[in-house]
Amino acid sequence: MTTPVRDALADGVPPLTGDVLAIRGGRPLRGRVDVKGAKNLATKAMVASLLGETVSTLRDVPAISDVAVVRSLLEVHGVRVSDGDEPGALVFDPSDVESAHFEEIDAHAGASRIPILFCGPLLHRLGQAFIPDLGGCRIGDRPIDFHLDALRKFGAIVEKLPSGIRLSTGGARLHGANIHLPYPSVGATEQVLLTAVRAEGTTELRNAAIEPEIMDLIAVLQKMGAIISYEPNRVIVIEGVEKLRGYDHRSIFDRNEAASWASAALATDGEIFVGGAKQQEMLTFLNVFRKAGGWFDIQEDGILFRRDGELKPVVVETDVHPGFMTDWQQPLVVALTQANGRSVVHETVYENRLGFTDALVKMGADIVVHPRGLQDGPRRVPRRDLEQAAVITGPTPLHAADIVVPDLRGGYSHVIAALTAEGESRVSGVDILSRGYEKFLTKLDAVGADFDVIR
Ligand SMILES: CC(=O)N[C@H]1[C@@H](OP(=O)(O)OP(=O)(O)OC[C@H]2O[C@@H](n3ccc(=O)[nH]c3=O)[C@H](O)[C@@H]2O)O[C@H](CO)[C@@H](O)[C@@H]1O
Ligand SMILES: C=C(OP(=O)(O)O)C(=O)O
Repeated sequence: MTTPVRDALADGVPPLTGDVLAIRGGRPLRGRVDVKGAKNLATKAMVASLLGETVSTLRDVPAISDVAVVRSLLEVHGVRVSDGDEPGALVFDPSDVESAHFEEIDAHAGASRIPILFCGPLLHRLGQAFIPDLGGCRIGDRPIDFHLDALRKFGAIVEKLPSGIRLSTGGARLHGANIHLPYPSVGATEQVLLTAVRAEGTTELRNAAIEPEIMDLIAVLQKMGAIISYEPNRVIVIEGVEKLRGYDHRSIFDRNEAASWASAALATDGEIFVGGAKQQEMLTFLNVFRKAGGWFDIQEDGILFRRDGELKPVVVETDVHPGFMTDWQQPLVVALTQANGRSVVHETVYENRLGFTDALVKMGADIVVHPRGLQDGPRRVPRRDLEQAAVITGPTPLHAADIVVPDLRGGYSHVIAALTAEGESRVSGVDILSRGYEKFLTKLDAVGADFDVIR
């Protein structure tokens, strides 16, 4: 059954499991979309509320499924979650955490990556934690060894179960630690922050990730009473305190969503104003966007994106902040299929994040993936063992195809490819997009995309 778009969009209905988008492409996307709080901050700030003795308020929380998963996990642990005093605000009351029963936790297995960040807060509050198997995008192995090594250094006892992990403090308070991460992992840095703030003594974290979302989490924790200093060369020092209070915080905007819509404007030769996007957190993206033939205008309340003539090839290396973020590359690759010449995207963060290009090739793109990366040429980022490279030769007209969404950003890029292609494509598995794109169908409609939802 084909549901008329307007009906399907009432209240920004997210795509449901089994929904297929019938997309008629070949026309520019034009209009305005607004981005709210970042998926990669909001979910972590929600976990931080567990550390406080009093109520926390988080503002600009995006209505995405990862937020729903974390909300449900907090509720399982006894946190009362309610609407705040403005749209998009959520209030977290952790006063009943100690008396909660969390037998239903297994039901949350495989839903998101955030459960691993419950370890420190739960160990501080309850002396024990059970963490179900993690979900998130399947873009490589995604081990959690840095997390578990760090937790052991704080004094936690870690037991791996056939599914999930059990942790305990063995009755003692967790203590500060000296931790050097083998790689500046975002999640492991957050793990250390969320654990060290209430550990006894000082923690020194070296080779920390310094993404803007991590800085925003540090701001949240400081509001709660934590003492955290950020020093040169990726060093973060945390002086543990006994108690923390709740916070009132407005989330940093979602720069990954903003970059996705910017690439959509580039790929379809359209013009999209992204309300809520800010320049500082997107400097690296904006440089690449401009080099690829994009034009942007930074305004008070957002950024306007469009093409500036012919698209040009670029060489991009994904990296940790302040490098070009890995979550930005997939939508950009779609635009690069329309650039005049040969682009190279080196994926250095994950070992399997170019699988989405298979569908683009099916649609007519000329993309060759080198699973072990390219050896030649001077590189800004040192090669990692897990590097892959995609060589994209354009411009190639894209044609319609039936495609299945593999993951969050790969899925977004498939939708954009279908909107760039001539003819009607069928894109299935689009419910994954609800993990990170709020009101996705409503926004597609707002920029003039021609599609139907088949439910
Ligand atoms: C919810 C969230 O915030 N997700 C973001 C977070 O993911 P996430 O926090 O999972 O990403 P990490 O920065 O931890 O991962 C980076 C690399 O480190 C490796 N690694 C990580 C932990 C570990 O214990 N062992 C290990 O080997 C990973 O396999 C990967 O190759 O940062 C990524 C990198 O900016 C983004 O793509 C994700 O959107
Ligand atoms: C990889 C991503 O998310 P997660 O870490 O939640 O899977 C992403 O947002 O692109």
